[in-house]
Amino acid sequence: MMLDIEPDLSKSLFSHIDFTSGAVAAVSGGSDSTALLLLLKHHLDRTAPATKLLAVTIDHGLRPGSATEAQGMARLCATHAIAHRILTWSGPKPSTGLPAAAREARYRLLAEAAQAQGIGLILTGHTADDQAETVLMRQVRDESGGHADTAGRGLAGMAPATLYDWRSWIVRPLLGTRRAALRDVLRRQHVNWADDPTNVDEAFERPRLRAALADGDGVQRIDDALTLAAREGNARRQLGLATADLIRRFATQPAAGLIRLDPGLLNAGEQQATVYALRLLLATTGGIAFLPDQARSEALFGRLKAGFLCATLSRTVVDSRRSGIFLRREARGLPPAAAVAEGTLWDGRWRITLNDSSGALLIAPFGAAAKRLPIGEEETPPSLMRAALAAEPALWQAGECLGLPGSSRAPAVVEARPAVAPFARFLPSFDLAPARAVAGLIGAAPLPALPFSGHSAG
Ligand SMILES: Nc1ncnc2c1ncn2[C@@H]1O[C@H](COP(=O)(O)OP(=O)(O)OP(=O)(O)O)[C@@H](O)[C@H]1O
Repeated sequence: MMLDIEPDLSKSLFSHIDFTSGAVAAVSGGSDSTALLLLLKHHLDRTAPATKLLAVTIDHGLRPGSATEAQGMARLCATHAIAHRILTWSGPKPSTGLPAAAREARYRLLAEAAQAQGIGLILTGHTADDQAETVLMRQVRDESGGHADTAGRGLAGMAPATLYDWRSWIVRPLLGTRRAALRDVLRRQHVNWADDPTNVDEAFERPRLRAALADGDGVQRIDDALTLAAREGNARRQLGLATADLIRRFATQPAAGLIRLDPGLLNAGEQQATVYALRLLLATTGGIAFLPDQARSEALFGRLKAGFLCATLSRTVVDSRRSGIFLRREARGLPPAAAVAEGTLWDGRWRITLNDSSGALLIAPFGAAAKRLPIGEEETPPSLMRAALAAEPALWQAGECLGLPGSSRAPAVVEARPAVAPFARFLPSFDLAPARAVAGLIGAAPLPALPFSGHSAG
């Protein structure tokens, strides 16, 4: 079925995106993602008809009728000759935090579907309305003192692209397009869409805000929120560039699990960038997805400037002494010994891949075994190197320590790559520069290139 869509609209939405490896379109059946899919199909048919396009609907199984809605999407796709899959969330459903768990499952299933087809790109239908709502909700939370640390970060809203699991790009081409315009496109094509009842249930914050924005000065508030998001997005990119520069100039990794900061860092740049660098490196060293609290990080920065110290924040021991400022994972709360399993994010810090499943290998911290390892003649204090190594993962077989994955005695079937903990799951494109700097520092896998033409490798 041919669509009668203004070529300029789909061109402006998609022509900057690199579709070489194909695309998964995440389609819920609502108006936004239905419009996304049809506009995208139109664009690809005209510009690159051989592109692999797969529409995927996740059936969360949370509402009666969700399976029927997914079937409706399947029929629409069949009409337009678009490959479509329905994936069901079958895992256990938590009793609290259900929306977050559903979202986590949704992205996991979408990324698995993409990867199974060799596709590195997932497109979602988030619109300018979603963006404005996100920014306004965060603003309310900031003002009520909930998340002081989102200043300059959270108000940027959703990024145009987010790297999921360090491997699949989630791209949001409709972030600058109003929902009403998309619905007009669908109406002109006589295409129906499903309305999710939770979107109008005013027991929830977002539907309440949506209703409030529908009248009076709503249009102005949305425009203002979008302007704010654009400005904050730029500010965050600039902060990221300055932070990446500091990390490259002042941070090294003298030994496994040990980061050294040259004390020159403390007086090198704007305090905001230095504190952001500290927060990223603390979260990375501690293996924590969330950055440490802004106020506590600023206090740590102040104390570091004032003199030597040993403190713990974000599961990271910060040891400032004459020979430098050293960061290492604290010894408490390390994962217990466990069988090596494919895809584990060990302690939030190491991504484990396994090409064999004999089950005979265990992964556990070096612990006391670190004491027996020879430490070379280095400038770095040996006690610090041993303490850092004790918290690193080692492979064990029949009670014997085989060393770090990748070392000469360890079996080659197991691979471990350091992960940049705060960005291991979601890396918004705003933060590419600092993520790349930290990845380079700790030897994480290189980032895949941004899927936008005219951009080089991330
Ligand atoms: N059940 C689903 N199946 C496939 N894609 C979906 C599904 N639900 C949402 N999406 C995708 O996510 C986009 C945003 O949907 P929605 O606003 O409902 O999700 P959200 O939870 O607010 O977003 P986020 O996933 O960023 O938290 C949709 O346009 C669509 O691309």
